[in-house]
Amino acid sequence: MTAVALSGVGKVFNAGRADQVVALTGVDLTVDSGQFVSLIGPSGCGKSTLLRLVADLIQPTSGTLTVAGKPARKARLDQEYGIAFQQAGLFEWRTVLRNVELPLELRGTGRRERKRRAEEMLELVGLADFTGHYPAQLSGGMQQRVAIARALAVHPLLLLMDEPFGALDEMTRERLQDELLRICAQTGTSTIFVTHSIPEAVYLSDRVVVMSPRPGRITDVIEIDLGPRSEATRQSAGFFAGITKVRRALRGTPAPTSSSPSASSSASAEVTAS
Ligand SMILES: Nc1ncnc2c1ncn2[C@@H]1O[C@H](COP(=O)(O)OP(=O)(O)OP(=O)(O)O)[C@@H](O)[C@H]1O
Repeated sequence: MTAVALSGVGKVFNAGRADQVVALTGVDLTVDSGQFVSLIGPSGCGKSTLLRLVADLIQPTSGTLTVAGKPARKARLDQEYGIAFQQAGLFEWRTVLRNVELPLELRGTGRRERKRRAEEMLELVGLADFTGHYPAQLSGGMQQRVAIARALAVHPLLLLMDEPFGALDEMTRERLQDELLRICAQTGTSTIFVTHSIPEAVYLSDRVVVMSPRPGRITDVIEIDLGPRSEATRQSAGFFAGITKVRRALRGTPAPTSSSPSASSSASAEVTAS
C-alpha cells in the first residue's frame, strides 16, 4: 500500500509578490507502507516545506498529494499521521503522560484507553518510569523521546519528523535512531524524516531522497539495502558505500560505473524520483 504519493507537486510562497519564493517544483515521490524515507539537501531546498505539505499544514500550488490514498486534508482530519519536530514542543505544565495523551484527548479517546495507550508508548521509548515527571525535569533526549511517543500514540500510519535529533549529542542520537527503527518496525509505521546528517539518513532509511538548492527538486533517490541495523552496520562497508553515494548525489556527481569511467565529470546528472 502507498502511504504517501506526490505527483508534480510545487509550492510558491507569496505568489505574484515581490517577495515570491519558488520553494518546490515538480516533486514526484511515493512512500510505500512501512518504508523509511529521509529527505536530505542544502539549507533552504524545501525539505521542511515538503514535510509541511504532506502534513497539510500548508497547501501545494500545483500537483497532487495523497496520504493513505486520501487528500492530505482528509488524512489530517482522520489523524493518519504523527509529527515530531526538532523542538520537542512539549507542554511544560503537563506531565509526560498527559503530554503523550494529548493527541488522543483531541481525538476524543476515553480516559482509560488514553492512559493505556500513552503508557504503552512511553514503555516503547523507555520512559515508563517518568510518566509523572514534567518536561523540565527531563534531558533533551528524553524530551525528544516523549515527543516521539506522543507522535506515535494515535498509531499513525505515517510519522513525519523534521530534524528531531538535530540538537542531541552523538551517542544519544545513535541510541534514539535505533529506538526509532525498532518502534517503526513494531508499529509498521511509514516515516518521512528530514535530516542534515548523511550517516543518519543512510543508517535509518530504505531510501534517501536527495534535493537540489532552490527551487527545490528531487535530484536523486538512493536505495539503501543494509538489512536489519545493528552496531556492526555503522562499521560496515555497505554503510560507508551508502554514505559515499549520498555525498556524491548531494554534490551532483554520480558514482562512477565500469561502463562510464568519466561519469564523475558530469556535474548535472539528474535522476527522477519515482
Ligand atoms: N512561510 C513562508 N513564507 C515564505 N517563504 C517561505 C516560507 N516557508 C519557507 N519559505 C522559503 O522556502 C524555501 C524552503 O524553505 P524550507 O524551510 O522548506 O527549507 P529547508 O530545506 O527545510 O531548510 P533548512 O535545511 O535550512 O531547514 C526557503 O527559501 C524559505 O525561505
